[in-house]
Amino acid sequence: MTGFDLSGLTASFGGERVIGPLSLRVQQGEKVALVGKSGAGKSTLMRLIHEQVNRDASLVPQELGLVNALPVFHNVFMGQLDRHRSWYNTVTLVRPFSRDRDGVRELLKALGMPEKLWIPTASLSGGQRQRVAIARALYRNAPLLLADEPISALDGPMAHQVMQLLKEHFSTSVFALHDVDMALAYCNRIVGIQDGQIALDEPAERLVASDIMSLY
Ligand SMILES: Nc1ncnc2c1ncn2[C@@H]1O[C@H](COP(=O)(O)OP(=O)(O)OP(=O)(O)O)[C@@H](O)[C@H]1O
Repeated sequence: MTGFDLSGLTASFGGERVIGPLSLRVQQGEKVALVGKSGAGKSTLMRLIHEQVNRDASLVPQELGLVNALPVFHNVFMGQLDRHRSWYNTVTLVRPFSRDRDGVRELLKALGMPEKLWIPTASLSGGQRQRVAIARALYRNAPLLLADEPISALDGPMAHQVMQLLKEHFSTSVFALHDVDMALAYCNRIVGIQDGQIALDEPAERLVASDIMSLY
């Protein structure tokens, strides 16, 4: 499965509805940007989608979900943890296989940090940590990417490099993005979230930044 067709999506916290009910259909090949002001419900919607598609998705959560005590290699390798038998994962913890070392190093090279392969994740900067979570999603290599603010800690050139990499790597993607210009540049469909509902759903080519700013 590379796209999805979900309906009846709802989420509440403390009895207060924060999402839906809403439906979202994403077809193979679409690159969707979820946009909207802080607290609109983008991350919650992303979590609901992930719950439904789970193993078919490469996920970059906003809070990254890295294990600080482990080196970068092992955090990236976790993208494929459920694809191997437990003996393989146990051996990898102590002495990684060369093909996995090479695969992870290549991804880190594409993300501009190959020298960090064996560095403890705790000692990285915010932008480097974000790139480790991106490398983990790339290493998982699932047919669908779900990425919640994947470039929020990156400088301009690196943000473009990462968006280009993700665009080339995953044919179908859903991003939550605060940067409206990046959404228009790298996505072909813009879905605006307002108070937990879809308030805008248009092809990116039909929109300019000011159309989206009305959501804010
Ligand atoms: N664990 C939680 N407990 C209680 N309320 C929550 C929780 N997670 C989210 N919310 C609430 O749900 C609403 C939507 O939050 P969500 O994080 O999905 O928004 P968002 O659009 O992703 O925001 P941001 O752009 O700041 O990441 C907000 O009102 C938020 O306070």
